[in-house]
Order: sequence, then C-alpha cells, then structure tokens
Amino acid sequence: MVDNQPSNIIMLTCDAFGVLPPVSKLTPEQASYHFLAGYTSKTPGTEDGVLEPIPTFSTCYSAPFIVLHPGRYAEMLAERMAKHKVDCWLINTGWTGGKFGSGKRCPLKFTRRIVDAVHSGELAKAEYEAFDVFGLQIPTSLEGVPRELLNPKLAWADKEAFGREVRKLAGMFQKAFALYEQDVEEKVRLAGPTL
Ligand SMILES: C=C(OP(=O)(O)O)C(=O)O
Repeated sequence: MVDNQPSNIIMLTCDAFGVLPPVSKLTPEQASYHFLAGYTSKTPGTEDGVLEPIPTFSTCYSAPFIVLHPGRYAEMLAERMAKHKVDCWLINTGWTGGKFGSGKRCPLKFTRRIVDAVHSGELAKAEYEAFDVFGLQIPTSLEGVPRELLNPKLAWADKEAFGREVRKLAGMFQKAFALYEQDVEEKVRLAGPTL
C-alpha cells in the first residue's frame, strides 16, 4: 500500500530523433505542457507491426484512457505537484548522437543511473544548463554518465543535422499542442519549444 505522496514524478519518452536530453528537470508549467503533449515513439519490439519508430503525441501519455478534458488532468497534476512539492523529470530512453538509423539508443545502464539519481535526490542538487529551443534544464554532470550523453548537442558530431532535427521536433510539438492551447494558461503554452 502506498500511503504517502511521491517526491518525484518521472515522465517517460522515447525520442527517435535524437533530440531530447536523457533527463530534464521540468518546471511545473513544463510538466503540464509535456503531460498534455504526451510525446513518445511507437518502437519496434514494443508495438506490434512497427518496423521503425513512429513519433506519436498521446495526451497525458495515455490518450485512449482519458475521460475528462486533458487540460483537467494537467491542472490536477500542477496542483498536486505544488501542494506536495514534487519534482517532475522528463526521461528520454530514445536515440542519442543521431536519429534512429545513425545514432544509438541510450544505453540502459545510463537510464538506470539517471532514475537512481532522481530517487536518491542527487539530481535535484545537480548544476543545470539550458537546452535551447525546448527551454529545458539539463544537468551538466552526473557521475557515471558521459557528459556528452547528457547534452544531445554534444553527442551529435554533425551539429547542423542536429539543429535541423531540433527544429523539426519543435515544429511537431507546436502542431500537436495547437489542440490544447486555447484551454491552458499562457504560462503553460509558453513552456513548450520556441522556434
Ligand atoms: C519510453 C518508453 O516507453 P513509452 O514510449 O511507452 O513511454 C520506453 O519503453 O523506453
């Protein structure tokens, strides 16, 4: 039985464009934004008939199960996060150093290390830097995880190709989020990527 509030919420995504950092610390507004956007990829191995990753925006990361307006769940999330002082993390298990086909999937040992560092409180105390376009806060170091893995821009050898993928994914977020932008506060709308 769980009889206490969590200290951390982890949102899980699998970004096959190699753009999102393996871990970002979200502001409450970013938590609402990413929860509403629900971005991940359908990947071979976990989805029947899928041969290469397909980006998908499944609101609240669970669109088929949503009964109320998604904005209501995003509000509840923000209220509870503030009330119980919960940190929210976006963890990306997807590709790094390139998109699907040229990069590689984030090794599981590093994702595990990141999840452990969330739960131990180590990452809450880390130093952060800004990840452009998406406006995300990413740790500058975490023992046991290569520095270039934490910041996707460092992981890509071809910086121009990286910039193109960043803009492409940002555009996809903006298109998907258009569905919700009338129903959320301005601060949530502004918490998404800017081009
Ligand atoms: C991110 C993952 O899954 P989902 O897209 O279903 O959240 C994953 O399996 O690593």
